[in-house]
Amino acid sequence: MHPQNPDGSLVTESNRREESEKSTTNCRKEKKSFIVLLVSMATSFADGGGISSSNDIARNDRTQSEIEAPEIECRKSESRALSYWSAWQPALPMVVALVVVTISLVMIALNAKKKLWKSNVRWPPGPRGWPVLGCMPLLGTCPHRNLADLAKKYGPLMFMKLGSTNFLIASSPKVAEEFLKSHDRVWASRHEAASTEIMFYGGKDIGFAKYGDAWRYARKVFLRELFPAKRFSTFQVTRKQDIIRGINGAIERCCGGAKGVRMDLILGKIAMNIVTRMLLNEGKLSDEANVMDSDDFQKALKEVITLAGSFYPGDFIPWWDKFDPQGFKKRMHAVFRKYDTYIQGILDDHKMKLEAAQSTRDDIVYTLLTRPSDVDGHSLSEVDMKGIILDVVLGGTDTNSVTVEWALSELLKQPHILEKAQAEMDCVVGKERLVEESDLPNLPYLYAIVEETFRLHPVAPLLMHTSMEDSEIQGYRIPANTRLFVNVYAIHRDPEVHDRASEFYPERFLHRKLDVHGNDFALIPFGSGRRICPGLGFGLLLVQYTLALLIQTCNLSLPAGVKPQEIDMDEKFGLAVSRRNPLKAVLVPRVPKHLLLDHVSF
Ligand code: HEM
Repeated sequence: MHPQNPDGSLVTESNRREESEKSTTNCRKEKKSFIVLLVSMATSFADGGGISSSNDIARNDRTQSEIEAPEIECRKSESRALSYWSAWQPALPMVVALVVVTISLVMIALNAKKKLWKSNVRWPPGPRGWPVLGCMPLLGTCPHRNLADLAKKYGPLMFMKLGSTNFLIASSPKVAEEFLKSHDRVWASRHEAASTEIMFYGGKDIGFAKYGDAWRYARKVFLRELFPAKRFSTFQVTRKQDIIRGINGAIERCCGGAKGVRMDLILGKIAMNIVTRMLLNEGKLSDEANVMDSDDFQKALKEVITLAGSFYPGDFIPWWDKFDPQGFKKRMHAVFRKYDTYIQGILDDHKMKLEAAQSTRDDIVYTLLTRPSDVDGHSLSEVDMKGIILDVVLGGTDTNSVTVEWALSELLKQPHILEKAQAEMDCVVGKERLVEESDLPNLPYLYAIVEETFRLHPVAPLLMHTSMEDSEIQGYRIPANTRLFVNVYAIHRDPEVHDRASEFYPERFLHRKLDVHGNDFALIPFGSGRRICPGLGFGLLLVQYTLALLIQTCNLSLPAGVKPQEIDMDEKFGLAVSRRNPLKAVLVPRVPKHLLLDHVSF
């Protein structure tokens, strides 16, 4: 079958060519008229006119001349447009070239300004480092102490290179305030480090997250939904039971002898049980909770705390990672796999129980698993949830038990302070009932002891931040991506900031009110600014209440033959800086037995 023309004749090759030429010419004509129309629209707008739509015209009663007028006008503006166009056409390349040159000049100027700024970067004074390692050998096993000593020589704002990374160290309240308050947003990010990538869900959990939307969202959930004031009161009764059970256990283990018990184990167990209950809401600690209580899980956590607190050279020297001579990365991977399996187990168990019981609970894991997405579509992934669970376990256990252990060490070293605290307790609460959380505001001397412990023994003596932008601090130009240590230890022990700075002297806080909420830079055990500890309220309460119950219910003393002055205060650096040698104490009840016997020991 041959194709036919509309008049029935056969389509020949010349027909086809004619047709295609016609359509090309039509197309060109259409294009031209379209361009002319566009230009005429532009010029008529430029002339202050506009194009009237056919509807506008129909709306009016029009005479023939009125109808023709816009058409004539339109033709006129068309020809005007063509004449503008032909006048401007030769100048167009010039205009384009001018725009390109202007943009390039602006960019060159901006770049030059940046380069000039960078070439004017001036670092504060600091020690000179070794090739490759930089100042890493100067940090030693207690970096906060060694950095505090170096600050005495180089000043409160010090610079040093660790490996190939630039570090600033802030060691006075004024300098710390400039970073954490005046330039709070610039310095709100965390160090990007190989160790955190491996062990903290790719740096996705709150504590190790980079500053940004994901961190903001997780932190909002943490503060508003997981740790609202209501949750504190829900677990008040079980919290008290957990502490008394722990104390009972210690008394039983001492069983009237004079050998003493290891307080780190007793306090660690108390803290872990309190946190477990908040996470899992178990009246009686169940299989799920036993997972967290198991020796393996505890060991895995201890390993995380030790590794995270160690200085891993791969975080500062890029090529170190490839060789890993100490086998750090291997250990990190191994411990991550271990606790991730536990945390996954906890989530899975909880999901199964929820499905079976079809009931609502008010523990943290339940809240995480059942919270709906936000209206803007934001929600938490399973990895986010695991990161948050780890944050609660790490943040809520060691920080608390380590601080209470330091407080007891100081009280046993200076028994007259312990006696004074017990006298206050007897006067305010007596011995006929146990101290309640509601009594805490009426125990100012106890609070002064807690503040003084935070001052001398901050569990996180180095706050670690990174700058996200260039900034100017104390007149020094500091480029983005500089790392910062705020040396809380140095600030808390600075004799220019605190009288009798190296002495444990709680009375100072009876006369001089300082708060630990990040407003007084002379005392910042929880940090300050955007990254301040979100568990501050809970942590402060746990430390105060655990210490209050211990002081009220027990006579505490040192094992036979150990003198107060023999208690060492050596530290072990880690995620929470603890005693190097665990404290041993003898616990004997000092309240009627029935008050303690209401709570079975664990
Ligand atoms: C004695 C108790 C505690 C002390 C002394 C303490 C101290 C700190 C410090 C110094 C920081 C770092 C702040 C900074 O980088 O500027 C921090 C961060 C953090 N703490 Fe605590 N903490 C305590 C208890 C808790 C508790 C009970 C929890 C949770 C239940 C918790 C969860 C966290 C989290 C998630 C972060 C990371 C925050 C972020 O990076 O945005 N802490 N804590």
